[in-house]
Amino acid sequence: MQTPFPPSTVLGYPRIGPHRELKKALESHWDGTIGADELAKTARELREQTWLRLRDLGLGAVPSNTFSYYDQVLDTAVLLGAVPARYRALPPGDAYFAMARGTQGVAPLRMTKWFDTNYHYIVPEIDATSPFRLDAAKVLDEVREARELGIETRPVIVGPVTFLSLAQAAPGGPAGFAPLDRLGDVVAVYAELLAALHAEGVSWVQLDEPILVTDLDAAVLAGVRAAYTRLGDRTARPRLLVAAPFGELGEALPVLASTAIDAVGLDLVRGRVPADLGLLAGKTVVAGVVSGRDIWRTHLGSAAATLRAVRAQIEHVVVATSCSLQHVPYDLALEDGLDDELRERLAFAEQKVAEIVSLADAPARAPQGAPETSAPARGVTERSEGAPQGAPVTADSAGGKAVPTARSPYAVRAAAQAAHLRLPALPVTTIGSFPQTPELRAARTGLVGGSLPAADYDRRVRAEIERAIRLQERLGVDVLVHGEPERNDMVQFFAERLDGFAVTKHGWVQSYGSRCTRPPILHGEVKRPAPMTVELAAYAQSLTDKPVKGMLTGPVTITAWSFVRRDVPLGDLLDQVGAAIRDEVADLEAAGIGIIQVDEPALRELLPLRRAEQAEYLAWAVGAYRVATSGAADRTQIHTHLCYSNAAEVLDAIDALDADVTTIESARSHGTILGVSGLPDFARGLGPGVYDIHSPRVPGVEEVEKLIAAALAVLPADRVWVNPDCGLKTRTYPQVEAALTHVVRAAARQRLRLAAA
Ligand code: MET
Ligand SMILES: [Zn+2]
Repeated sequence: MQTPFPPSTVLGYPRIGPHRELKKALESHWDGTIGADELAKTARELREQTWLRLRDLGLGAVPSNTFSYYDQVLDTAVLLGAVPARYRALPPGDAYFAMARGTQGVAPLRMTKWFDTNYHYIVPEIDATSPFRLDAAKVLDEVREARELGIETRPVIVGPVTFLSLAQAAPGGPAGFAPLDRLGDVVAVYAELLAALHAEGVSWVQLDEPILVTDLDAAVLAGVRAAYTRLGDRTARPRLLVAAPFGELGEALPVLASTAIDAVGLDLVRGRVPADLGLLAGKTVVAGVVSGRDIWRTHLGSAAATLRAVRAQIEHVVVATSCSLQHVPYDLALEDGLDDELRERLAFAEQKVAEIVSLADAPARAPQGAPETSAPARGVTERSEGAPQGAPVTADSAGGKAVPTARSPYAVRAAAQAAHLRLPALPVTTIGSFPQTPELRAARTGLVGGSLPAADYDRRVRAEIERAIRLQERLGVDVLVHGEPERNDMVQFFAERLDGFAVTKHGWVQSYGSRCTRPPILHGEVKRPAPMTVELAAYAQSLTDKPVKGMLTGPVTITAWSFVRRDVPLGDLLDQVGAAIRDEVADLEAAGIGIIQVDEPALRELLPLRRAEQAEYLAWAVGAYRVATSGAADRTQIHTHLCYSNAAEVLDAIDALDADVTTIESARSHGTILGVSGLPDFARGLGPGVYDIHSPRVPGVEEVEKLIAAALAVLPADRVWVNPDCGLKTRTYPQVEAALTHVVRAAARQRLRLAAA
């Protein structure tokens, strides 16, 4: 069967629902309010809506299996029968959610971020021997559902190399085993899947292989060749599209070209038109010229030029998104609060589909003699018509003048801070947020909806701050926090107060499972019109004699968790945000705040996928952090906080931030960070977390003591801080009170031991 690929497609689509219908149904199902049937009904409606909408917008090829109850990597594990034994005793639906979220009796699988996005996937666990077994029910059901609507679809599935590359070896397996060792076994199941899809009359299938845009060694490339040779050589199969979003294929392009697959999906927003594109002659190229990663309107002229450059070498070219649209919100039309000038520059998922359709129609009516331009350079200019033009902003123009980014040597600062702060050994602190109670959320909803006057809301927030301060005093915490009750979100809070950002009302993007965020839009020059956190920080400090940390989000994290303009280099954006935070640091200091924490949990997330590009990014990131913090006086203690593990990969950069104290996730990952070589050389204060705040579990005193002792075993005692892994906002007050009681007691015992030694 030689069905040509239709002229336009998207690689994937959001699935949480334009009004987060899936989120609401999932959470109602989990808390027992609705049964599995009702959840399935909502899910089916969402799928049908998506297919019909894509067809009505005129899209040529409609994808299926882009829906997920939780995560597409988890779905792939189920498809392959890669369900670890400890979940298999549960009924299938329960096993799925148990792997995703855990149950009372069994912990969930790990979760981590999908390439350089803010989407989290569930990490499959693969052992050396368990058989894989095809379970194609979900994929086939979606094909049939769409067919009932008269729509033939292209199932989208995570490819075998990416699936195994992202998996982790099951604990307790043979030394040296890596999931990729099982590529042959897994490919056999994909071959069966192709046969099943063929039998179902499916004409195209899409395998997503973003791992191909990362640096791969020769052995992995050989695996890619073997896998796709084997799948490509099958006769009874649908035609095969291998999609490689998020970067350039590089050395993987000739490998794919050498196989019998039918189509390759290229990310031509992140990457250039490959110099060796001609190797793909004879195959279809699915040209990703519309970004699936941002909310900017596509510059149709540049996209058309890129398409012409591809068409010059390839006969069959399909207009497509660079990656799945799951990373952007549904529909700009839902936003009524954006100013018109900004709105003109934006495109959400629906608008991007329309762009693709119009680009695919364009060749027929392309103006004769349109200039042939080569694809634009990368990095600085990801093509976006919406992005504003203007002179690039440098650190200099952002701050008005060049800012010094070095403080006095650490020893000088440490002495000044010790004299000023007079903290005990092993100081106990928390990461910033205290529980966001239902009452607090209700009050915020009331404020936004207009039913709660601002003055009442402010009173509510101040009462909450006082509650947190009194609790910390009573428990004996050494460095207090105000608890962040006024913050809906650690990035949106600042975006709402900085010029150059816009926030949306419905711009939800799935972060993981039922969790969504509304990334702010950084569209203009970033300026801080007024202090953002000073009033409440000063209020909190006025309630106590103990030091209260000022709490800020750092420039890298604010930028990483926003949709950012593409017309200026990332380094300049980071510096602009850094300059705004620098002003806030100065105002906090002036208000008498002696310790200021600037959080950077996203430091690793933006790390480029190719090693060659990582050093430049890290220099930008560290530079911006130092713009933000280096104006502080010697005696002001600067803290930073990182979580989401993988910190070891950027340990040198964390060191280069030059913060006086770094708190870091450790309890959740069983202290792995303490074993990282290089950690003992970390020359300043360090607080490896001793309380896993992602679990409702309250750790015992001895357990916490052991974790402190483990830190003391590798770090000098005068550098060790005692703190949870992350903020406490998802916990309840009873849990927090019990856990912090144990943390304080454990620190006290370890102090006695130190004093006696
Ligand atoms: C994801 S890091 C969170 C840091 C923030 N200060 C909090 O405590 O919630
Ligand atoms: Zn954190």
